[in-house]
Amino acid sequence: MIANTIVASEFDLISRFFKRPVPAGMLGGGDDCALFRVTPGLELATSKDLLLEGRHFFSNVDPYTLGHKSLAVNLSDLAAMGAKPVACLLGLALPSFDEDWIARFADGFYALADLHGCVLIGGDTTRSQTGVAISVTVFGEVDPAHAMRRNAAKAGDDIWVSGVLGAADVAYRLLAGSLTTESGSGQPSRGLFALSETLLEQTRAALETPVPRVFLGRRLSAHAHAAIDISDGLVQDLGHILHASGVGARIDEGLLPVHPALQNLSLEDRRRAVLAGGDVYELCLTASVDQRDHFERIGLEAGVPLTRIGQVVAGAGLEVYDQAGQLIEPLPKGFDHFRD
Ligand SMILES: Nc1ncnc2c1ncn2[C@@H]1O[C@H](COP(=O)(O)OP(=O)(O)OP(=O)(O)O)[C@@H](O)[C@H]1O
Ligand SMILES: Cc1ncc(C[n+]2csc(CCOP(=O)(O)O)c2C)c(N)n1
Ligand SMILES: [Mg+2]
Repeated sequence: MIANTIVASEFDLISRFFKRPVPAGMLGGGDDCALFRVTPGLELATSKDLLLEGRHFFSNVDPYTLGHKSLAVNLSDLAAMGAKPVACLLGLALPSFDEDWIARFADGFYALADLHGCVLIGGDTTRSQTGVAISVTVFGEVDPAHAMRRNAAKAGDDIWVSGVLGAADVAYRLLAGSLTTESGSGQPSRGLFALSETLLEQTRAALETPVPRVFLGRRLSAHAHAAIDISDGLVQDLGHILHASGVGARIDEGLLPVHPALQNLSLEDRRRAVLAGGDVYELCLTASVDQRDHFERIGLEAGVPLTRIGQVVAGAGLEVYDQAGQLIEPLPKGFDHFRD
């Protein structure tokens, strides 16, 4: 919860923190609508994600990282479509007004927006009766021939994942107190606290400042069939591709790129974090086998590991095999707002 500091008005707040100049040719905040042009021949890609205090972030989160993450999770949706960010809208509901908090939030938001040329062109600001609520809408441009739709996976495709998996879930569970390293490497109990602290240090950035794979998504869009960003966990999000495409898949647990900090966790904790952990914002893509060289080259150019984790198959459903070749059953479930 943020501290109460008196400022002049809602309009003062907006003009002080959210009215940085916009490029020529765009109309930013200050009128009834913002205006911007879309490149002829390209399609507008748009997406919205909400972030709520207590549900998406802890009340004491660093506001700079919250500003970053509010935009990052939305840019990640553009990345998963292969779209180039153009502009965004920011909806903010704040229970009270803390100038330092808002200034840091705005700095985190604008830093990532500037990095991706995603211009903040407007939004809405209200007082909240409960916690902080943030709603970001992004607009991007994409060549319709290359937009990576969820329904485009084909039997025989490779399944690829960017980056490494599992860290955000571990950080969240450590902060929430639902993961202790007692289930980990069997260190003497005196060392347990220090072990958790180290694990949190190693995994926290993945939770609080995820890197949207915008460049990677744009570069891979000419080579991939389907893509999704992993917000609710690999099994669940890959499941959306499979369902939409009318296909099945098999993946090998041993091929999954696991965040190195997770090596001392129990198999159960690691498996849950990697297969079902949410808040990941890496891309899961499918592409035909003849695209492997392109994926490897683009991964190197982007400086992001791209790992082949399995194959799309005819039929339905996802099968995951462990290192011994045994089917993992039941699979851990991903994040669901009305279940978790
Ligand atoms: N309230 C709503 N009204 C209309 N469409 C919605 C609504 N909520 C979600 N959708 C649509 O349903 C689809 C799935 O939404 P979902 O939020 O699960 O996807 P996502 O944003 O990719 O995932 P995540 O929110 O976990 O990042 C999206 O196309 C989204 O636009
Ligand atoms: C305080 C707190 N509680 C829970 C979580 C975990 N979490 C929240 S939403 C989500 C999936 C993506 O959300 P959405 O589907 O709304 O885009 C996950 C994994 C968190 N990060 N912080
Ligand atoms: Mg969403």
